[in-house]
Amino acid sequence: MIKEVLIDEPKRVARPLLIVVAAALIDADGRVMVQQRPEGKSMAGLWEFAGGKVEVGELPEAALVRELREELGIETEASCLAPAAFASEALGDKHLLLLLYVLRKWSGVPSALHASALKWVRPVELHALDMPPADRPLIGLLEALI
Ligand SMILES: Nc1nc2c([nH]c(=O)n2[C@@H]2O[C@H](COP(=O)(O)OP(=O)(O)OP(=O)(O)O)[C@@H](O)[C@H]2O)c(=O)[nH]1
Repeated sequence: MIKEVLIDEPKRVARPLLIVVAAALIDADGRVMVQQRPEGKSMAGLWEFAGGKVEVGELPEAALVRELREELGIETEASCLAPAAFASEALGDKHLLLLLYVLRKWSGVPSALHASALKWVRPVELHALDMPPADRPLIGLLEALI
């Protein structure tokens, strides 16, 4: 019975959940923007989607609008963020829930305000990039959407 399965389930999340929101910016040519994690941070040098942690009391989309302003200097609205895919992955002593949105409409020109570099790539080229483990399963999902 479902009730028994729930009660006996020993694999409840034992680690704190880390909820991270990220955006795949898509340009008019269908290219995707990724940014490179800077030296001094965990996973330095890896390519990831712009975004960051959802703060306590913050809505995910509001967190992402804030992160995109802070990291890229662009403005967008929650209504422009299309939910695309998610990843669920252990990350150190936490469990990462990474919510990926697709974004096609923003104002301003993205700049690497926090990252060491930005680049625009074809979705298929993402497979060849060094990305965090949580991002790998998102690549195929993104390819299907763009
Ligand atoms: N923004 C972003 N974060 C990702 C991706 N994939 C992934 O595993 N992460 C992880 O999710 C967390 C994002 O939080 P963050 O950007 O605020 O954290 P950080 O490590 O850069 O900075 P911090 O020093 O403020 O903790 C990081 O642990 C990062 O490694 C991704 O595609 N985009």
